[in-house]
Amino acid sequence: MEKRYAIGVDYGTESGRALLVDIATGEEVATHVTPYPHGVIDETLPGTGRKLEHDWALQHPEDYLEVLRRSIPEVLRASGVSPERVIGIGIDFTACTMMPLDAAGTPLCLVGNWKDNPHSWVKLWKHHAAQEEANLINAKAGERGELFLARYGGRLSSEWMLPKALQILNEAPDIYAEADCFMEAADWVIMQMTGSFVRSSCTAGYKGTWHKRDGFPSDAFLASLDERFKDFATEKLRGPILPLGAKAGELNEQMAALTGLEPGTAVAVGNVDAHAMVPAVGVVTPGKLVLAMGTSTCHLLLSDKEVHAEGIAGVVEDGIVAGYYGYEAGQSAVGDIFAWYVNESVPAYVQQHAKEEGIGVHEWLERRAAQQKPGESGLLALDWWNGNRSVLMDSDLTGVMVGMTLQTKPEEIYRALLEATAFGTRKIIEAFQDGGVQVDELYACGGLPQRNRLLMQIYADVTGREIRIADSTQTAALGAAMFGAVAAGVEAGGYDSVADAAKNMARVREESFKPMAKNVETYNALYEEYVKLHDYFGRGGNDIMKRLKALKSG
Ligand SMILES: Nc1ncnc2c1ncn2[C@@H]1O[C@H](COP(=O)(O)OP(=O)(O)O)[C@@H](O)[C@H]1O
Ligand SMILES: O=C(CO)[C@H](O)[C@H](O)COP(=O)(O)O
Repeated sequence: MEKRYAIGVDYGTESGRALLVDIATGEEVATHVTPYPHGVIDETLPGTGRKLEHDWALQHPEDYLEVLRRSIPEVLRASGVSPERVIGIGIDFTACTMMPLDAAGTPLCLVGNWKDNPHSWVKLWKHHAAQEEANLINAKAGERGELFLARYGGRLSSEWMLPKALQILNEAPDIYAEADCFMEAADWVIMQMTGSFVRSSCTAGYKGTWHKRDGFPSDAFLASLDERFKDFATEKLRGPILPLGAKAGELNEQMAALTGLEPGTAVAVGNVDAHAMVPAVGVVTPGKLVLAMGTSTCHLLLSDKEVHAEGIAGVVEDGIVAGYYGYEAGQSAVGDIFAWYVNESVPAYVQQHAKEEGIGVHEWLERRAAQQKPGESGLLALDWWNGNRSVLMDSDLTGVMVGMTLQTKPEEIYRALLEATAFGTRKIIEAFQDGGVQVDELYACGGLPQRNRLLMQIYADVTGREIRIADSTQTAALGAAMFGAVAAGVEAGGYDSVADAAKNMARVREESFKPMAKNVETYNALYEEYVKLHDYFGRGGNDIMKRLKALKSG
C-alpha cells in the first residue's frame, strides 16, 4: 500500500513549525520553521509606536497564517511527498493565547482603527497584566463556593481566558462590546483552515474553565465579577466544543491554495502544545508525568480519578487522552529564564570565549557549570522570573538569587538557574503526590531536553527519579500530526484513536538520565532551603515582590 502522511503544525512562542510524518511509522520526513515576523510584541504596538505597559505580551494573527503559507509548502517540497498522500493535519498552540473577533471571524486588530488599542490584539499565553482580574475571580469564586475553582488548584492563573477577557472589559469596554466572540488562537487557525466555528475541549477545559458536564462558570458568577460580564460565556465563548481526536472539518479551497495541500484534507480539532506532546512520547496511560520543557514547562499527567489539590493548574476529563482525567501544572518560565541570563546578564568575556570555541553561550556555560558539584557555588535561586503558575498561581511573584559574592562566576549563576527550575518541578511533583495523584515515571520532551544534558541530569538528581527523553525534537508537532491521522480515520489510512496512533508513531530514546546518589543527597538539603524561600516569599512571609512591583507600576 502507498504510504500515507500527516502534517503537524506546532505554534510556539516565537515561531511555528510544520512537520511531515509517515503515519505508519512516525518517521519525521521533513520539517520547516517559520519565525513569526512580528515575534512577541511586548514593547511597542506595531504601526502605532504606542508603548505597552509592563507584563504585556501580544501577537499578530497574520503571523499564524504565514506559518501555514511558508512551512507547509516547504515540507511538501523538501519531502517530495505529493499532497494527495497527506491525509490529515493537526495543529497545537500555546494557550491561553486569545483574541477578540468581529462577526466575520476577523481579529479586531485587523479591523478599522481598532488596531490602535492594544486590547484588540492577540493576548499571548504569557501576557501577565491580568493578575488583578485573576485575584478578583479567585476571591469571588472562593466566597461563593464555586465548584469550578477546585479543578484549577484553588486559583485560576492570570494567563487563563477569564482574567484576560475581564481585563479587556475593564480597560477597553468598547472593544469588549464590539467583540462578537473571543477565541483561542488554536481554534481561530482551525476556523481559517476549515471554515468551521468549533472550539477544542482541551483549550476550553484548561484555559476557558469549561467542564464536560457543568459547562462554563454560571452567568450569576460572571455577573458577580461585573454585571457587564454576565453573558461572557454564553455569548462570547459560544460555539460547539469538540473533543480531542475529533475532525474539526476539511481544508477549504483557500487554505488548500495557500498551503499546496488538497482541499478536503481532514483537519483535527486544535490542541494545546504541551498536551499534544503526551501521546507523542507514547504516554496514553496513568502515572507517567510528561515534562514539556521549552520557553516554559508544562507538567502533564493522566489519571483515572479526579482529585482537587493545590498545585494543579487544571484537571480536565478527556483533556489530553480520551478516557482519562488529564492534569496540568506548570512553570511560566524555564528556557526563558536561561535566555534572559544569556541575553541580558552574561559578561562580554563569556560571549568572547564561546565565540572563540565556536559554541553557543548556553553550551559554554553548560560545559563550565557541569564541572561544579551541587552546592559548590553557595547559590540558591527561586524560579519566578515570569511569576509562579504552580503551586502558588501568582504572576506577581518575581525572581531571587541568594548567596552571591564577589567570587560568583557566570557559570555558577547559570547552574543555580537550572537548579531553581528543577526545584520548581520537584515542588509540582510533590503537589501531585500529596494531592493523591500518583507519579510513577518521568518523561521529558520539548526543546530543552535535547539541548542541555546538564539540565536533565540536574532534574534526575533533584527529583531522585529516572527521566526518559523523547526521541523527537519536534514532539508537539509529532503529537499534532498524530491527531491529524486520527481525524483522517482508519479508513483513509489513519487511526481510530490517539492510543493506536501512539503505538506506531511515538518514540522515546534508549538512553535515559538516572539520579546519582551523592548529588541526590545534596539536592535534598538544597531543596529544603528552596522550600523555605518559596514559602517565605510566596506565602505571605514577606510580600516585598508585590510591593516592588507596585512601586514599578507607579
Ligand atoms: N542549550 C540550551 N540550554 C538551555 N536553554 C536553552 C538552550 N538553547 C535554547 N534554550 C532555551 O529554550 C527555549 C526554547 O525552547 P523550545 O522548546 O524550542 O521553544 P518553545 O517552548 O517556544 O516551543 C528558549 O527559552 C531558549 O532560551
Ligand atoms: O500554558 C501553556 C500550555 O498549557 C502554554 O502554551 C505554554 O506554557 C507555552 O508553551 P511553550 O513554553 O512551549 O512556548
